[in-house]
Amino acid sequence: MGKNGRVPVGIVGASGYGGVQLVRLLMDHPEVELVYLGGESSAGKPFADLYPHLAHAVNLPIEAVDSEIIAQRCEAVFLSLPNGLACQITPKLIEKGIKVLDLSADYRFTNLATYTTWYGTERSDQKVAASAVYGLPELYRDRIAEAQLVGCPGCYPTASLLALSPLLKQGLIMPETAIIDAKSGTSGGGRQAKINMLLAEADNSLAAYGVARHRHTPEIEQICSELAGHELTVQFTPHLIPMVRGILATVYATLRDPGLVRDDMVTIYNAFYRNAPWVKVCESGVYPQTKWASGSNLCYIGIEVDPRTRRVIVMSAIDNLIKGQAGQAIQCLNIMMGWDETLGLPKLGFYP
Ligand SMILES: NC(=O)C1=CN([C@@H]2O[C@H](COP(=O)(O)OP(=O)(O)OC[C@H]3O[C@@H](n4cnc5c(N)ncnc54)[C@H](OP(=O)(O)O)[C@@H]3O)[C@@H](O)[C@H]2O)C=CC1
Ligand SMILES: CC(=O)N[C@@H](CCC(=O)OP(=O)(O)O)C(=O)O
Repeated sequence: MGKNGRVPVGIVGASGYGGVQLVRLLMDHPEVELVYLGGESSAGKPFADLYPHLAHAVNLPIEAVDSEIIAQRCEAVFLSLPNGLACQITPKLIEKGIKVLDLSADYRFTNLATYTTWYGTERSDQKVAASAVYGLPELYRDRIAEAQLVGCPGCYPTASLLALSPLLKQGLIMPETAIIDAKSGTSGGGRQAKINMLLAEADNSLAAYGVARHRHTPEIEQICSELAGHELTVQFTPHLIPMVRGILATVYATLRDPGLVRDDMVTIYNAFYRNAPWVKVCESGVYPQTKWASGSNLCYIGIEVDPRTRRVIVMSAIDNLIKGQAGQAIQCLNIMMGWDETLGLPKLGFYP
């Protein structure tokens, strides 16, 4: 236990977009004390040198990553690192009894061969990876509550799976017809210099990327297959859109029952998410906007049915940095610690 009976936690990768969201949210979390920030190129600097507007609230240095120090100081740690790094320190942290929440893709896959195919890294931590739970609370709350290691979902999978889950779990669609068309703001690419993220490149333009080969495809397929009860392929196309925060995933699939109308679907979604405080199903005929979710941990879902094509169309809007990343990881920590799932998380976005 830390000061005032609070749980001491750390963040590795504190200088990045995920890291700084975690810092911001955890500083206000009533059960947590932030005691450790780790990084690589930023190590040795005060956190406030990187984010001067938070100097009044955060008085911690960024330190070089050392699993011994993390284990001495922390009960739980968030790893917000590029893919392929968390798997290098997580086994040591797990061995020392620390709760680990990994925001990268390293612990999202039940089959590490799939990870290696899509991410190109060979892994030797099969045993630890097998103990990881996929951190989507709306589907796996009970498993997360028992977990020591949580592999938090990618931002696109979060938006896509929250849209698709009721349809697949209740067998309402022909699963192989599912198509996901998703758009993300540029913060989804992290806080690194990349040519396609320059204002001059990304502004006033909209383009698909990773078509038919984005690495979130196998992650979405893994969970969809589990929900459908058999192996499934899903068509997923991401787009980069000239805004900073937010994802809108629009999902199309053919309904099995041509008699289902929009109001039926809204009733079904409301029932499915009745115990999910972070999912808001829009009223019939209302379609969500990314700016509604911006700054909050909410996922807004809107539903339409086209009787001509027999397709259901589900729109899911999140803030990629909150429900798609840092907020969802804190939601998982809350569940792992037995706290209220909503603790320390923003219920209201920035808009208007
Ligand atoms: N951005 C998003 O919308 C989402 C991202 N994710 C995933 O979350 C993870 C973090 O993403 P994001 O915050 O965008 O990334 P950023 O690029 O913004 O930040 C990466 C962080 O990793 C640190 N880092 C890099 N290499 C090392 C190293 N060898 N040792 C220690 N620290 C290191 C950097 O620290 P330093 O500056 O000190 O070098 C930096 O703090 C990624 O795996 C990403 O895929 C998941 C969901 C959504
Ligand atoms: C706009 C943009 O570049 N988005 C990122 C998604 C980031 C993310 O959530 O990916 P992981 O957590 O799986 O790394 C991308 O398409 O790679």
